Amino acid sequence: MARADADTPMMQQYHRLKAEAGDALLFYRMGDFFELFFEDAKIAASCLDIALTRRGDEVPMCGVPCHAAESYLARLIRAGHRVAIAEQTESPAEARKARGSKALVDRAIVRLVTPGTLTEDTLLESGSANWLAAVGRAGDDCAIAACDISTGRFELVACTAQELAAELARLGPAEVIGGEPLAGIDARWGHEGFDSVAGERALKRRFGLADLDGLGSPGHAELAAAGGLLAYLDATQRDATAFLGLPRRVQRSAYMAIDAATRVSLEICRTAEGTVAGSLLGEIDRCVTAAGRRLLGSDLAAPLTDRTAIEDRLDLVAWFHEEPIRRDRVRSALRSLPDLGRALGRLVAGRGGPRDLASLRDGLGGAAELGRNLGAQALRPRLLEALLPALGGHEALTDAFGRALVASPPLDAAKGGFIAEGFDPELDMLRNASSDGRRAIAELEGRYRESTGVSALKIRHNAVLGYHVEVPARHADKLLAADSGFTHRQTMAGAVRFNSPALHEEASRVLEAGGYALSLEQAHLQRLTEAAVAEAGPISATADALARIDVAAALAERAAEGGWVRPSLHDTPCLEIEAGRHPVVERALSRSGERFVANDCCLGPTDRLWLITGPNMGGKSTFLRQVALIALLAQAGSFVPAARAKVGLVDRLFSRVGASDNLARGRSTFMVEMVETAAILAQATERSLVILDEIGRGTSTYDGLAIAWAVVEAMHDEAKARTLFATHYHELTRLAGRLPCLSLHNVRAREWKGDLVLLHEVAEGAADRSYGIAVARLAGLPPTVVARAKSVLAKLEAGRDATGGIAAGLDDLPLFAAAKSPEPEADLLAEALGGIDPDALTPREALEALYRLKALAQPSP
Ligand SMILES: Nc1ncnc2c1ncn2[C@@H]1O[C@H](COP(=O)(O)OP(=O)(O)OP(=O)(O)O)[C@@H](O)[C@H]1O
Repeated sequence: MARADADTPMMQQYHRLKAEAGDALLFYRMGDFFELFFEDAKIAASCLDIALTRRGDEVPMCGVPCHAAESYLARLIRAGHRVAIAEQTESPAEARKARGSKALVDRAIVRLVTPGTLTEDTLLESGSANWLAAVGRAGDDCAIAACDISTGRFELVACTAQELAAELARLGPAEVIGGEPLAGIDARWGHEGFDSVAGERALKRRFGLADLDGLGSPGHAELAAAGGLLAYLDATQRDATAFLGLPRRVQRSAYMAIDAATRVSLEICRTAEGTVAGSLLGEIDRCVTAAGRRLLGSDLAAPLTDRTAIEDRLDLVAWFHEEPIRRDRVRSALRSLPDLGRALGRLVAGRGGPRDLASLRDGLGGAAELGRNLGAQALRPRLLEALLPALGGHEALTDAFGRALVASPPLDAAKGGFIAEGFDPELDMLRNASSDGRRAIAELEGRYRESTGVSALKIRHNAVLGYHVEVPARHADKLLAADSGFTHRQTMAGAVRFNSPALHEEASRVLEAGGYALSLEQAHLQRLTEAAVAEAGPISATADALARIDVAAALAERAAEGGWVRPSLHDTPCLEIEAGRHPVVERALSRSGERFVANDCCLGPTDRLWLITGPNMGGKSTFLRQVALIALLAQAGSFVPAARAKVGLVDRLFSRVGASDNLARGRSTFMVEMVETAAILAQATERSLVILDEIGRGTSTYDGLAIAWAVVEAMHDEAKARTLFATHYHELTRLAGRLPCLSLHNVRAREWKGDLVLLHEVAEGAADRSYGIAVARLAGLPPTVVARAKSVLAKLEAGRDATGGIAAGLDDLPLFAAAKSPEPEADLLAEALGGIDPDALTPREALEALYRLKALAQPSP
């Protein structure tokens, strides 16, 4: 800090505010700029690519203009920063009046902008929810309280510490906060308010409840999480109120459990690179509204497990599927509707404007009309019937907004002009007075031109002088004459400016009437906003209903486009798919004019583990993933890319890809793969679906084969989940003889005139060989290397045949269950004895050692 500057009142004020902002960057308002100092300035300058200057000699600083602050904020937030906004809370004139001529303007932090607490359209992605998640704990119980204040959604989820990561992965939050650190969870720890008593109090206060029975009596961990969340919202929003609907308690068993690794591996809502394009969501999304897109994302992230609820969704999709005209009409009606939820979020947070009110007017009006049209249709499915009431019921509000607002109001309320003519007679009068005044001023200009003979005379307006007469400098003399009736105000390079009593009078009329009109408009804005906020609950129900209809119609559209079918759902653990396809791979192939080969899958209680072999690039991974995605789509309530699909409801979905597939992304190691495989073995049930792709290949051949072998046995005998296991270890096919519910399958390939032809067909039986070298040749490995590899392979195969191969002896291995003898326990007594050096012991130590040894020798109870 510049020494001279260090103790100036301004710097003292800055440091006080910075201390309050903590690790958030402080935007310090100075006139028309937000300035940043010290480290904040360095971080912001490099992140925003703006000039870093110095205040005095030493203090680094940079600044952004206030009018463009949002776009800079967006970049800082996206880069993972939080920003505290310190505004001037009084004008310089007010400061001078209150505390003397040298008084410093008061400033206060009015908002902490963080990734999880955004409401502005420019800062949010329209098609994704923006969750803030708070992780709470009470003893061994954990919970997440999550909200999206841009639309008012609020959820409480109780879970164990082990389940936290998967639950967070479902939400994909923009920001995670917590009190005490929890291992394995990436969050910003150390926040206040994570305590169940405070949480209960905060919830009651926030929603005006006497007790929490109506919320389903949340547990201590949920209350602690909610307490932390509400405290954080207060701290970040300051005087504004974040939009929160009543919290919904999420029953985790109502959703298919999908852990974080599975989400990454199946690229459900984002690709591994983090983009929506190329993910399942990106591929199937045909929604026409942003709210629909957000809901489809959350549907795919959390497929249901309740058959009735899924069938309800499917009925609605089918209703739109069977009538393309009905579907088109609804979609084009939805397309023109504004984003109700987010407009409401801004209004509740006090950051709304006239355009948000117009969004409610148009959105609610459109919803009511859609409701009337849908209500007139025959044979309405149950889900639609349940949604219809939510579409209407806002007549009073839409009527009031319709009368009050002009057709397309400005974004910013500051200049007025958003209240319609005829809504308020007083406002109309003031506006007339103001426009009469402006007309009078225009007439005055004509008269002055005539009386002075200066045809270039103009009456202008600016912020400093207000209305004034301006003439070119060469004509100024006439107006400067003592009896001209004009008073000199300002001399410019080429012009001179004057005032006159008549102009002053008219200008005051304009200003006064304009000022009154503006404050009247502001009062109307406030009243209308309050009316909207009072209806926040029902309005967001309307927004949700519209989103659900959009999702169903969009899924019907996607199904019609791709010839998808309605899946039939069952409670038995089966999975029968006829001519299944992978929607993303199919799309990628069609772009290059290639055809996707559809494949069948048939898993059931007596044939529940498919071991799939075949050449590299043969389509094993694609097949595995398409089966998982079809189950996921079905339970999310969508039709599926197949000719027929019978899906036994899946409680948990696991997908793991062998280490080396992921190494390129720098994410996975063999160790991670093993930890994850262990997690599957511990959690999979008979109702789960497990996809294992080349597990065990990230280590030496022998170790890898041994691990893969043991994992297949464990899946078959212990977990008993429906499992697809792709592998290059052909030796594993020997398991078919001894594991009754395992069957062998392969992706077919042929060598034709020395070239490898990949057929991408899944057939019964094991692959005859690997074709690794043929694939290498296809990939363009130099012919000399290919030839050398062939001769090495011939030698290896000859050796293998002579010894019985690397799997020699495995046939004699006892079955998995029999092999499960516990590992011999380490001989603790011998170890302890070995650690004793008798010559180095004092008599007392020797006695103590003897007691220790005796205790070790006791058989454990
Ligand atoms: N059913 C299919 N129809 C047409 N092309 C397919 C099919 N399945 C896969 N492919 C094509 O083959 C490529 C490789 O598929 P995939 O990654 O599934 O093979 P793999 O057998 O898992 O290979 P590796 O063993 O090397 O991991 C895909 O990118 C796609 O272009």
